[in-house]
Amino acid sequence: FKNPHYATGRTTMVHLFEWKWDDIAAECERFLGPRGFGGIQISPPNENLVIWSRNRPWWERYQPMSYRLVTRSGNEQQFANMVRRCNNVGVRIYVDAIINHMTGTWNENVGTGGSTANFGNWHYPAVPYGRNDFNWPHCVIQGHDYACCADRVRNCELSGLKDLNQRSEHVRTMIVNYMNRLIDMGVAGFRIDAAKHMWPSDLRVIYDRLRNLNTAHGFPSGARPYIYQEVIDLGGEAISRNEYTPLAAVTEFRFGMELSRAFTRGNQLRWLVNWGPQWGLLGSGDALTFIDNHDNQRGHGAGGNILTHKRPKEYKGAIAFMLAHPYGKPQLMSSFSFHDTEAGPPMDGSGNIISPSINSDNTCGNGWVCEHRWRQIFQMVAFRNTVGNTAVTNWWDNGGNQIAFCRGTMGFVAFNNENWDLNQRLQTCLPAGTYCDVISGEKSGNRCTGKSVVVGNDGRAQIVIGSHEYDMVLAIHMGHQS
Ligand SMILES: O=C(NCCCOc1c(-c2ccc(O)c(O)c2)oc2cc(O)cc(O)c2c1=O)[C@@H]1CCCN1C(=O)/C=C/c1ccc(O)c(O)c1
Ligand SMILES: [Ca+2]
Repeated sequence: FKNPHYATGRTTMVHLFEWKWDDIAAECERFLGPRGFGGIQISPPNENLVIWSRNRPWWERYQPMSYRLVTRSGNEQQFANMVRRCNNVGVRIYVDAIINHMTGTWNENVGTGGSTANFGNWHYPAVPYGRNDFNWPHCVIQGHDYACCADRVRNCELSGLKDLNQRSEHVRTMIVNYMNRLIDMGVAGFRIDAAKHMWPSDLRVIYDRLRNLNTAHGFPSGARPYIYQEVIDLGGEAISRNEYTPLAAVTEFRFGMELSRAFTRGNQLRWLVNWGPQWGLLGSGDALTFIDNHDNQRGHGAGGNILTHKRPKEYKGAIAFMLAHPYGKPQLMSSFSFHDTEAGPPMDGSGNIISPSINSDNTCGNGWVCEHRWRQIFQMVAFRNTVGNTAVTNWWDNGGNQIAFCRGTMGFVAFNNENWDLNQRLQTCLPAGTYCDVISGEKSGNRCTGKSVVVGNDGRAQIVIGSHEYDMVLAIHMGHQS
């Protein structure tokens, strides 16, 4: 369950948060496929509560009404079309699976995708679930439970959401049927939302009942789904992510917290020389890594002040390091703009999601940030694809906030987060030749639109990153020789 089954030579997934299925299919064909992205995490495709009273908050999609594939992102036919079109261009689909709970209790202005429910009676006829399918006696997780009481964190309600009993055979059957239907439609795996709130022993039973990936969508026979479990564990809680790593991969929240700190002015990049498990991070093969995600980019999630698109230079620096360093399996966040941390995606007067527009410079409009379309980010996806599993060698630093390293003989990257210029002759480990810096530009024809770097026969080159430049990174690799 720890292998994403990316198409050959691909390494990185992007979370297209709140995108519609038709728009994702188009983005696979026009951008993500050609640019070598490995996969997409999509928003929960199952029917959710429609919370008009809170003006359609983003978290309404984390309140399931049923496992019917009907949401604002599209219907079952559009979902199947998206999976087929993305797989056809080598881009995998990973589903955000909400299997810990159903909705909260609402009496004010709420709606659904067509199904009914009686929250007070724990009755969800569209699944169907009844009172016996939920944990009892009824209890709600309190703040101190996270530190003291692992059983309450699993068996009580998270934020008042009806807590399913995954020990029940009926509940297991409903969940497994839902996930197997998606596997048959060609998805490559799942994010397990709120995994910390479910017993590892129950999750193991559910995972083992999942079918192999569908070979008709290009997966090898016997391929098991890629499963990454959302376990927010920054230490100090009764529950440890180590309870979940024997089962499948785990979201490594410390990764984004530590890199955000390292790339925020005033800290020292040189400490990253031993980045990885020596920093208390999970083993590389167990870790789904990211800088920010849909929850903590809004501030109230785990990890304190996480870098986001709102601090572009530092964010791109941290993202570039994530993609340049071999540790973990990285995921990029792709967001919509927001001021209100509760706000859902851009929508029209009747609540339909507005599609991202694509500008002439290939950026997005209509309120969509599309971080994945920023040149400094998608070019580093190509860097990661090119350098493969080569090792970090020839680490150099200035004893402070300037670092550089090679990836085998395939790539070289340098960072300058000092407030003075980097201007050094450094070992790039690359064969002699002239390379385009993929951060400040790209190769067009036989010239570089940004910096070009001349590597001598000794592998060394003059590396210059001014402290006032637009970006703090320089990267060259074998995929980009001019
Ligand atoms: O103040 C809120 N929630 C209480 C604090 C955050 O707690 C939640 C956590 C949570 C937070 C930190 C933890 O250490 C932890 O174990 C769990 O996970 C969720 C997962 C869901 O599928 C649906 C939810 O409503 C939540 C949730 O409320 C607002 C209003 C309701 C939704 N929500 C939210 O803030 C929604 C947050 C949310 C939603 C989806 C997610 O995947 C997620 O990670 C967080
Ligand atoms: Ca639970």
